Amino acid sequence: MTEVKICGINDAEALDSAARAGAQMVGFVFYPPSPRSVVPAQAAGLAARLPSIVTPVGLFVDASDEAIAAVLEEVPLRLLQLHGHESPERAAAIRDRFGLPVMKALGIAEEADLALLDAYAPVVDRFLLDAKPPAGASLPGGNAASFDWRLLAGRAIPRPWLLAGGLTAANVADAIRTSGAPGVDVSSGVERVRGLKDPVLVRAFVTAALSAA
Ligand SMILES: O=C(O)c1ccccc1N[C@@H]1O[C@H](COP(=O)(O)O)[C@@H](O)[C@H]1O
Repeated sequence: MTEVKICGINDAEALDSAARAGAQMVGFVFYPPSPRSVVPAQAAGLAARLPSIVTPVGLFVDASDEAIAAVLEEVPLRLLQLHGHESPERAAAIRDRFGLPVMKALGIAEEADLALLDAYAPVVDRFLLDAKPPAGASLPGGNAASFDWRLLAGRAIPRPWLLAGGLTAANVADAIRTSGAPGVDVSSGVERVRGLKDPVLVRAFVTAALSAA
């Protein structure tokens, strides 16, 4: 079954909608410049609502150990998404220090970008393959930008992975079929107002992704 992650959840209605529709992961953004950003107490309250089959994921961007530790004191995250410029060495250090699986986000625009997969594969548990931020974007992700999914077709990606970037309920089936992705992640594509998930769009996305394969 396709894995589905809804990222940037910051309210209970969207969280409940994601869990009820069958998303296996939800993401909390611990990156203050993002309009989806949450503080640990808020994320803890939301995570407490989740059924245990749904994995709470923490999204960090070049965060210090202290910042990650402060979140983990309050929020029972089960996967750490690294969406900045973390090197393989930094990803390995985070994984060792916190004893949690790590998902490294990589920006993909051309074939050559896939070369990084081999450098990270020994030290991460998952990949998230996203578009590179468009010129002038203020965030490293969550920009509703997509890339050419055909770059991934037929590729052996050396870890379980999620496809991200510009996905919506309308294009996710095509994205899965074209790229061969075993899972998908979405942020902007389930929002009507930037930074605020729409429960109806969340349900539509999860349903479309789960029925695509
Ligand atoms: O969502 C954010 O605000 C965000 C901020 C900083 C880094 C990553 C972020 N989101 C991730 O980006 C992908 C793609 O987003 P979109 O669907 O194209 O809007 C998303 O899946 C999140 O994991």
